[in-house]
Amino acid sequence: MAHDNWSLMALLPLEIFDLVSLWHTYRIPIILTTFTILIILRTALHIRASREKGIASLPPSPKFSIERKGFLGDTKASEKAPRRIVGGLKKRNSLGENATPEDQKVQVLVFFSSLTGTTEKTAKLFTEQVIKSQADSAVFHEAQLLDLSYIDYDDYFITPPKDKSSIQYFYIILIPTYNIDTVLDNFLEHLRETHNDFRIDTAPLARLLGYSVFGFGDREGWPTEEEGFCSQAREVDKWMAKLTGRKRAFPLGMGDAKTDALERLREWREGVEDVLANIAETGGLGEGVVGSGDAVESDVEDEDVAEDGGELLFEEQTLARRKTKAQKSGLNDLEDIGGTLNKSTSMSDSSEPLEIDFTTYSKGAQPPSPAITKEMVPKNSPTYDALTKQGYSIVGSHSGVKICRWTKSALRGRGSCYKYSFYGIASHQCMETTPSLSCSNKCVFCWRHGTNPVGTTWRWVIDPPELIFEGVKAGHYKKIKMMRGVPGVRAERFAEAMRIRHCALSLVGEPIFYPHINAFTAMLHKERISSFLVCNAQHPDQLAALNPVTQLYVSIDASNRESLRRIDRPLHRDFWERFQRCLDILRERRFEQRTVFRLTLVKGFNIDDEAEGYADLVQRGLPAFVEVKGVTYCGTTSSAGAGLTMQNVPFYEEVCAFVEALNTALARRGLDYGIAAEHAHSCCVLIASTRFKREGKWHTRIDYEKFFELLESGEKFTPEDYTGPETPEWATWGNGGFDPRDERVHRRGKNKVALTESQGALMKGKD
Ligand SMILES: Cc1cc2nc3c(=O)[nH]c(=O)nc-3n(C[C@H](O)[C@H](O)[C@H](O)COP(=O)(O)O)c2cc1C
Ligand code: SF4
Repeated sequence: MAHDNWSLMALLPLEIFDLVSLWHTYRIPIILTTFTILIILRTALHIRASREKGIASLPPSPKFSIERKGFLGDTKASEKAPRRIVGGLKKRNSLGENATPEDQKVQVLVFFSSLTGTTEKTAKLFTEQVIKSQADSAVFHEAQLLDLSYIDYDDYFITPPKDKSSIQYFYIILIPTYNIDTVLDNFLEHLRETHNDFRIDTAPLARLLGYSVFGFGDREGWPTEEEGFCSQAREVDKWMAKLTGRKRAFPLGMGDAKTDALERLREWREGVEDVLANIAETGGLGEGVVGSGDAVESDVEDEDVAEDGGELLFEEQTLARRKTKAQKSGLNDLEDIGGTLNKSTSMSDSSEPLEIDFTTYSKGAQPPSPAITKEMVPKNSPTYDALTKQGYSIVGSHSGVKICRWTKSALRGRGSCYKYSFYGIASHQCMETTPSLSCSNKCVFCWRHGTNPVGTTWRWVIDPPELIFEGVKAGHYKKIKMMRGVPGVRAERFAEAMRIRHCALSLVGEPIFYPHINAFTAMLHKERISSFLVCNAQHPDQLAALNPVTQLYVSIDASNRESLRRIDRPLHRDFWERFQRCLDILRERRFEQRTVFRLTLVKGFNIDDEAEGYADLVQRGLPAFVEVKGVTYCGTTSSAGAGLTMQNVPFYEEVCAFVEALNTALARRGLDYGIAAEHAHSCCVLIASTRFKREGKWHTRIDYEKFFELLESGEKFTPEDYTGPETPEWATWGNGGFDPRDERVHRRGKNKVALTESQGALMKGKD
């Protein structure tokens, strides 16, 4: 065979022979080089072709070609990849991870449905107004109006439109409700199916910037939500929350087409426009809405939130249940920290100012000097961390603000706290704050100790009242804004909540511990914010020096010395004397302002056989009102350490029985009191002096405007002068006290009457 090859080569011309031998020598490098050149050529041609294709699809406008620069890569990727519908709950900047608002544009789409034309007409006007308001912004494309009867739902409600651009969409949905078969049923069915379709992500619309829904209904035919008012708008809102991964940018609005729809729509539009302006400015929805900011809102007492068909509200529940590291590691009381600091400083620096026991400075004396430099709650302290994790906003170095569960409940149309039933305070317009996070008791039922500072003396930096006032308002409004995306928040209540009308100085701590408390309450009153101040009956001098507030409370946690020591665990050795002096002061001042005894009942501690003792205290202090409330249980290690369990939480029936016994004991002493009102929902009953009974009817409510007028007049006045209208029938004793206009929500699996907030969520609550 080898011989045959050689004879064949001998027949070939010389050049060919050279070539063949060259090939044999260099064939491997030649093959490799050719192959590499071919690959480079092919890649270059491919890139060129796809670039030409991309440019051909752009509109001619040079402006547009700049705006759409970023999406070319996306197009390629999406063309190559198999079609996949994605969503998810990833947090990202709403205008894209790396994009600035200038790179991308926002398209507002206004969807509507209308059978008899009302919604259509209104939607047209609405869209024009939105267009007008965005005319000067470079961020927005002109808003478009789309009729749900004519669009293909698949184009908009499986994923946001795919027009190969970098446009970000914001959906506005305006719809009526019909309890007969209409196109709206198809729409709702589509939303439901999309969410439940196992082939599609449960939140395929998560790429939307946000959405908001407004419903038109008819209160004449469907007076309440339970009876179907705007039921389909509520359904759409709920499904959109699921499909977008909770991107409700503004609360659901609702209006009665025959009466207030236009007014409600105007308010709602203003809110939505604010959100859109925020998007233009920051590229995001702001805090509180998933997809943008965080709603860091923790609240151990807030347990009623995981409702709405399983739609979670905040991460707060998780946060709340997570015990803070500080708590776990047995955080020191500030008293102890202060003690340690003082010991060390007294050894090292004799120029350190001495502690001032402000609680004993005499009337008219100057408050302690602000030269003391320690902060009560420094930013880097475990106390600060613990309090902020519990949902407090710390203002300055010793004040706090927090929104309570009732404020959240009222925003969602689910009822205000008992102060609405008794005194007419709307919880969504109430700010709960304290200018002193420090307290001089360690009450067994205080749900905050272990995290809040305690002390008998003020030895910290004193923040000016202006700083506290502005800070707590800002903190409160910020927390309210964070509720914007929460299911069920009512647009009109949200709008109302942006005006604080009441201040409960009753959070953790002792408000009159703050040396400038009078200046602080004066600021509240100047802005026509009424004030309820709760103190712990341990600071008689401060109580005597306190200027009138709208309603002045003292906590009466026990009826005798031993019981008070066991429950309040006061730091003052002369606690009982201080307590009694406070009652005397309240008696003296009972014709200057409304005075209240707050009794918190703890089973096994201060109920049994104590009605007579409490009656004696009432006889001594002669308060205008006695509020009796069952303790609420927080389940913290500290309350457990104090020997408290759920067994210490009285049933509402037990609270009622106690109130009746106390009422009888008061009558036996010839005192003119009676059981006026109740709020079974928060396990609270009100005994009132007959000074507040007129023509046989209780008048426990307050005329707030009159209170401010009287205060501004500079004249002397009495509580009777600002007594408000009659207590509503539903709030009076025997009628439960739940506002019939609100929706009553019971927690799953809980008994309606016996299990009140006191047992479900729970806390002591100065409130
Ligand atoms: C047959 C019928 C059923 C209705 N059902 C409800 C209802 O269940 N709940 C509600 O709040 N309004 C209901 N309405 C009131 C309409 O939602 C309201 O009039 C709305 O403004 C109509 O809008 P449109 O003119 O755009 O169709 C109903 C009206 C009609 C005529
Ligand atoms: S009074 Fe207290 S419980 Fe009621 S809304 Fe205000 S802070 Fe909340």
